Amino acid sequence: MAASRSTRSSGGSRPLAAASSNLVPVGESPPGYRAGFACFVGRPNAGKSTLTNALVGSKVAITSGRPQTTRHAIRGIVHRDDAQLILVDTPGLHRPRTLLGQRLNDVVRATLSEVDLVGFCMPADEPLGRGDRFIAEELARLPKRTPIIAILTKTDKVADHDRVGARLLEVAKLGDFHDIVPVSAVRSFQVDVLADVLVSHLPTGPALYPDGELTDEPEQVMVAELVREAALEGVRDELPHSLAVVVEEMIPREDRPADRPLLDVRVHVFVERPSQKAIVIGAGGSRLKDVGSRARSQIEALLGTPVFLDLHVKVAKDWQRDPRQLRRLGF
Ligand SMILES: Nc1nc2c(ncn2[C@@H]2O[C@H](COP(=O)(O)OP(=O)(O)OP(=O)(O)O)[C@@H](O)[C@H]2O)c(=O)[nH]1
Repeated sequence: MAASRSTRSSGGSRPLAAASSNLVPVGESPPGYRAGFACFVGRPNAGKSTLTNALVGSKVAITSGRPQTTRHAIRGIVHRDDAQLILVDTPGLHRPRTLLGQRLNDVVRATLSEVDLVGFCMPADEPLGRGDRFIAEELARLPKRTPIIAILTKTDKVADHDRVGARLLEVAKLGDFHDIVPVSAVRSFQVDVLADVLVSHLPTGPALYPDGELTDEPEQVMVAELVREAALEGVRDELPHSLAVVVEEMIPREDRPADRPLLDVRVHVFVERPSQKAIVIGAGGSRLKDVGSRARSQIEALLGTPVFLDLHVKVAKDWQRDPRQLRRLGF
């Protein structure tokens, strides 16, 4: 498993090179090598991002105690001697209530139709519900050749083994799964077993990414996600759905000595109502300052360069229901 992020230039507003330009020449991998794409689905908060991070061994997808925080298909790549497993993290698939909800579901369906296998995550500590059945119905419509692995997440939250067993039986009845694997990403319980199972369903073929590459997500998207994660910490329940973050530009500051570079990162945080703007900014700007400093240290860690983070909070009225605004915000 790769331990460190590959070195990247952080200059300019250019996103990372597209994955296809990094492809390893065909034929360099050992015989029997497997490589392919897997996608985790599951209702909000099922533990998909945490599991992605546990498998990849580095923080590539944001995680949050609040549902519906993963808006982009973030890839984490598991490098093994025998395989390369490329994980695509998606938003939660759920019954849509807004235009944004419909768009997010479309993103998930498009992803599902392209991957080599699907991992269906269900938390062990919560009963199966309508959300899970909705997803199971969606998965049943996939082409038959796409293997579906049921993953019972967060087993550490259930002390009683019999309850885990009962939940596994319930899961088995929910669909036609190739395997069912209980895991705890937090305790690293069975994460390797799950990796083996997922890899066993990948097609044989050469590596698709260079060794050490952990994600091909454009830097700007990851920066936006880090700001979003910081802005969501400790806020009221309705805010997560109303927050969108857009990185306007990332430009190296001119006239800096070579040994003291500074990257100017300009970010817009969009909310739906003036009252939400007040929440994000906080009394006298105190909250926004906190959000900025937390996000900045994460961004500096990600990019490996000092950053000046310029955060602006803007109201985009009812953006979740407005097709024009949705397009502008990248949905
Ligand atoms: N105890 C325990 N908590 C977990 C585990 N996996 C995830 N969690 C917690 O569950 C919450 C949700 O986890 P995420 O990984 O963000 O869930 P998600 O499915 O990606 O969520 P969305 O982005 O809303 O779709 C977070 O508070 C995690 O810390 C686990 O194995 N054990």
